[in-house]
Amino acid sequence: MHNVQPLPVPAQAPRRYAFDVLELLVIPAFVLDAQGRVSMWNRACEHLTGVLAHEVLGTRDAWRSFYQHARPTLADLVLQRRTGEVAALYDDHQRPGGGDANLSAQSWCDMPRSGRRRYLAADVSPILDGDGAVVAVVETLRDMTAEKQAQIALEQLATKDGLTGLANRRCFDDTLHAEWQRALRQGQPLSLLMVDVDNFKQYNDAYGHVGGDACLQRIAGAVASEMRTNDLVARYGGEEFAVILPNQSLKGAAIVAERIRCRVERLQLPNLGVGKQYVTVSIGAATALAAPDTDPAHLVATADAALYRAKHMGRNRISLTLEEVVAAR
Ligand SMILES: Nc1nc2c(ncn2[C@@H]2O[C@H](COP(=O)(O)OP(=O)(O)OP(=O)(O)O)[C@@H](O)[C@H]2O)c(=O)[nH]1
Repeated sequence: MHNVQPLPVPAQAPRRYAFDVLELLVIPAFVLDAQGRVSMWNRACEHLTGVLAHEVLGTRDAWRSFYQHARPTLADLVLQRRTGEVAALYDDHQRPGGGDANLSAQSWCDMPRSGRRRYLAADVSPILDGDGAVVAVVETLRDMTAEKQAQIALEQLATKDGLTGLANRRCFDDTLHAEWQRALRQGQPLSLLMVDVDNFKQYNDAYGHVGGDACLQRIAGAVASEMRTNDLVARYGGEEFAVILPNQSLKGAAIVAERIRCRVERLQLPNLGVGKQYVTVSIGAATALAAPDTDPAHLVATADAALYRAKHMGRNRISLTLEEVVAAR
């Protein structure tokens, strides 16, 4: 009997075999070698990005297929041990398995070649040699656009008012609470406007509920058009709107309130229910300096009281709290 010697296997063979498998994968994937050069770019990745393998192989330009401006891919971050930057570059990230080796992250990508905007989930795993040194990293990609869009639509449903498209009451409550905390941290004033449509019952009686709804939509648009980026306008309920004005003094709040009042008046929506009048709004304004162990309910009550005064004084006017409110403990 003679000894049967196994055929010598070239050192590169297992990796070559793994690359062949990745090539055939229906999941988009690419591999960077230890120097950060693209050493595999599969068909599915070509299909996703519109960039062909021969255009990127051997280059350090994988990022160009996914982004308009220079930045590392997730594979680059892992290879260059810059994973601390992942939070700044991606919307979300996780470490599957909890260890340091694998990294997953998700973000919107405006892919230059295909011109498509896709929400991509990237998963990166390093390939180690026998000594534990990284010889390559594999990045696989999942197109999560449909799931992300569904999530955004759900979130919008949860925070938007169906009729006007403004923030809903729940969103208002959450935002007011968050702004209250911020005002407390920064020692800045927080202003609130309560905006109520005048004689709206008569409007509904004259134009019907559908006509009333259309009127509310026009008013919502008018109020929203007066807002700055950090302001929030919400439908507080029925024919009442609430406006949160962060870092705004009572004087500034009064200016915004008067602008809103004029803007609605200028819509010149006739209210046949009230003689020859146009639709108008009354506005109550209040400003608070947040204090520890307080909540913003006092600010809402103060703005509401000011609104009541504006109605009482004849409507189509603004009313301010007489002095800035320091919330009681
Ligand atoms: N069309 C429509 N009407 C609504 C909606 N929500 C509340 N309303 C109506 O708004 C009217 C509010 O009436 P009131 O609270 O008496 O107030 P008002 O007539 O505006 O009187 P003042 O506020 O005192 O000027 C009621 O007739 C409600 O039915 C809505 O979503 N759509």
